[in-house]
Amino acid sequence: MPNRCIRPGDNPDLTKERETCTFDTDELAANLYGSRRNLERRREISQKVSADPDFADPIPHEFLSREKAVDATAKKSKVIFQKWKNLVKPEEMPHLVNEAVGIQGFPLALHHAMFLPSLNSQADDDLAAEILPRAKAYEIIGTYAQTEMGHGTNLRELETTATYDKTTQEFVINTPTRKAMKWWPGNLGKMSNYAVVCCQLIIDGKNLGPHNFLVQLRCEKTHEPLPGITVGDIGPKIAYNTTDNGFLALDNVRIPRRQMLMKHAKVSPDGTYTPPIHAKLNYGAMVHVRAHMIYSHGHLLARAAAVATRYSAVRRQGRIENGGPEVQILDYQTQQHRIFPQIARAYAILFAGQEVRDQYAKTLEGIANGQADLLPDLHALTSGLKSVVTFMGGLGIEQCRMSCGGHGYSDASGLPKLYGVQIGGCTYEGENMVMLQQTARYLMKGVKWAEQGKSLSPSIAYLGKKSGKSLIGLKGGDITREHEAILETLEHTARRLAIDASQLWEKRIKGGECKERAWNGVTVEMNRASRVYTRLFMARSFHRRLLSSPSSIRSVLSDLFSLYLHYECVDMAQHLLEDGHCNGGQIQYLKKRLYEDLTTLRPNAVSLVDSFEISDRELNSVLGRRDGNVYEALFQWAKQSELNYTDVLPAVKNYMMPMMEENRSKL
Ligand SMILES: CCCCCCCC/C=C\CCCCCCCCCCCCCCCC(=O)SCCNC(=O)CCNC(=O)[C@H](O)C(C)(C)COP(=O)(O)OP(=O)(O)OC[C@H]1O[C@@H](n2cnc3c(N)ncnc32)[C@H](O)[C@@H]1OP(=O)(O)O
Ligand SMILES: Cc1cc2nc3c(=O)[nH]c(=O)nc-3n(C[C@H](O)[C@H](O)[C@H](O)COP(=O)(O)OP(=O)(O)OC[C@H]3O[C@@H](n4cnc5c(N)ncnc54)[C@H](O)[C@@H]3O)c2cc1C
Repeated sequence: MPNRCIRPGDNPDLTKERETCTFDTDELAANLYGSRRNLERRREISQKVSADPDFADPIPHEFLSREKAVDATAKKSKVIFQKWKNLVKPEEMPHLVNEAVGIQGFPLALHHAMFLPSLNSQADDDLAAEILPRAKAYEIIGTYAQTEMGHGTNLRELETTATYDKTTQEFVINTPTRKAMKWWPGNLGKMSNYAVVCCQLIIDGKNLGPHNFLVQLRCEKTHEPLPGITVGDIGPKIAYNTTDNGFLALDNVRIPRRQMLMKHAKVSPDGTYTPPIHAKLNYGAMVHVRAHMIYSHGHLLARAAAVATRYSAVRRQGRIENGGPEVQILDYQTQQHRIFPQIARAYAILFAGQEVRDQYAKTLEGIANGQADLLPDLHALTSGLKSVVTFMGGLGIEQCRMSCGGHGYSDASGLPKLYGVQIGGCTYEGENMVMLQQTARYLMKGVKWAEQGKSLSPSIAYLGKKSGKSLIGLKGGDITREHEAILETLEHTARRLAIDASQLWEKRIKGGECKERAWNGVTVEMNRASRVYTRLFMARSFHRRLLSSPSSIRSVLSDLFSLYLHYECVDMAQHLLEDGHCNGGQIQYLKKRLYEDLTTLRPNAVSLVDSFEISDRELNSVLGRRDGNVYEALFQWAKQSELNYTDVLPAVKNYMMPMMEENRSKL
């Protein structure tokens, strides 16, 4: 079957891998990206970016100081948002950005990810008409400033205030304490001249909770901070170092009333407050990012899996049989067990990410028509997915990194940077432990609705079903029936964990604790239930994709799905066994099937990651390059280290040489 990646001059081990492919890699890639046309556009953009001298990197970013890297990123961003702006559709923009500037952020990241979405969904018509065209034309750059030094999770306790002054019809925005400074917002430090700032709304001394306000931070001509505004960069981080995450203090800064984002909640000139149709519509920008980050985090894991798989196919180390040749490290079962589940999980996350983006679009449509009834389901799902996917992705990337041995520790592999970017997602958009509890709240309601026989939305419909006996291992050789048996077992487990958590909670309440304290006593179990609910959704979403896939890729997707299910079940064996739904023999059966899956997938491993269709430039990894010629490339990469600009470093000349000389003269 065709693997379209084969080219003359490639590493022969990689070519051999590609020759054993049993499916058409382009078919799978087209399915992943939605259509042949989308795949072609993806390639076109990659090629054009590579050919554009404005995007050329004289030195890899890894060797640049932070300031120089920020400079290079800003320069490229200007090219994207001026020269390229009309050459790509909005949905192609993330790919263009990833190709051209990479994954560590750029000056307009928050402008796109949060500033525009908050204005779009929360500004009233007047404000939107005034500001949106300017923001969309990049006449101004904005960000989303919510988190403070002292509070990120608990939004109700944010300290920044917006106090309404009826006499002037203005809000007075103020940072009352040091820890009330906004701290962390991306692109706040140096790039943005506007921000949507989240403040406690105060009218006539009454606190009406967090609301969003448009605030100008810097002069549009000089870019100097405006009077009353203290703003800057918070310093280097694990990753995202081309992003200027910032701090901001506002000293009684006055803004006109109409700069409150008033599509949903409103304040009239006389100070009358009208609440929104759903209390949390002000949190919409967060839901937007959570709904989109699932897919982008799936892509990060896909990259790591591509690097580890390709490198493991070209790296030879050790022998499996005495006297045999040195083997490709991909032939070790432990290596396969480390890497192949990451390939399967990356596909699973990408599929789930696409489904949740569609669900988000439907929910937005409803809200635009005055209906917020889809929001609770979306909020529960995005909170769960955000948490599970970022954690799973972080672990997966780290497995991929370690599977590359010493070279995985080098920035040349691209893996440390991927890990740093991915792991940030566990914290931003709501710390994972906290967001899982949001999902659990919804599950607890679902358990009650199911008891009362009420109708349940699709993502929690399983709560209303009855469990039978687990049929894992009892369905003969029919793979379709085996998939169904496993999905039913996962449904049972998700249901059982939610009901158990609900009962534990009730028991503590009956024992005399208030609801909230009782909740804190069962949150580990609550979060467990949320994770399994989410993992069930991911498995179902993968299954839906398998069932709707064309016959040309059905077989390889089915193999991948089998591995996915077997791996997830073995990973969650404790939950399957705990109530006796499965027995030890069934877990042994799942493990046996998993080891068989590793062997089945082995010939297609390289081709499966080729179908992620990530260009060399985007992958930015010496180890993961498509042609597999890693050793020469490693040397060429290392030669660019600034420590190699001279043979004798000043540090050696000034300190080490005199020290050695002094020590020698003492003898
Ligand atoms: C860099 C690449 C991008 C490329 C872009 C290129 C061009 C772009 C083109 C398109 C762009 C598409 C976007 C791409 C994005 C992907 C990549 C992202 C890049 C990185 C960006 C990084 C951004 C990071 C930003 C931030 O971190 S912003 C700050 C986030 N902060 C938080 O998340 C705080 C978490 N805390 C909370 O949310 C709340 O405090 C809480 C925990 C929910 C509790 O709130 P509260 O106390 O008020 O409520 P509760 O009492 O707990 O609940 C009451 C009921 O309300 C329900 N609820 C709560 N929240 C919501 C909600 N959001 N929606 C709906 N309902 C909600 C809750 O369930 C309760 O319901 P009940 O029925 O049980 O009562
Ligand atoms: C890379 C990055 C980019 C960011 N970008 C932005 C941005 O653009 N705009 C913005 O406004 N913010 C941004 N943030 C801030 C981010 O949203 C917050 O850091 C995040 O919401 C967590 O809040 P916190 O830092 O206050 O953590 P804390 O809430 O202090 O969490 C610390 C610990 O306490 C635990 N904890 C807290 N509350 C509970 C609870 N109720 N139950 C159980 N455990 C709890 C947490 O789980 C965690 O382990 C960014 C952060 C990062 C790392």
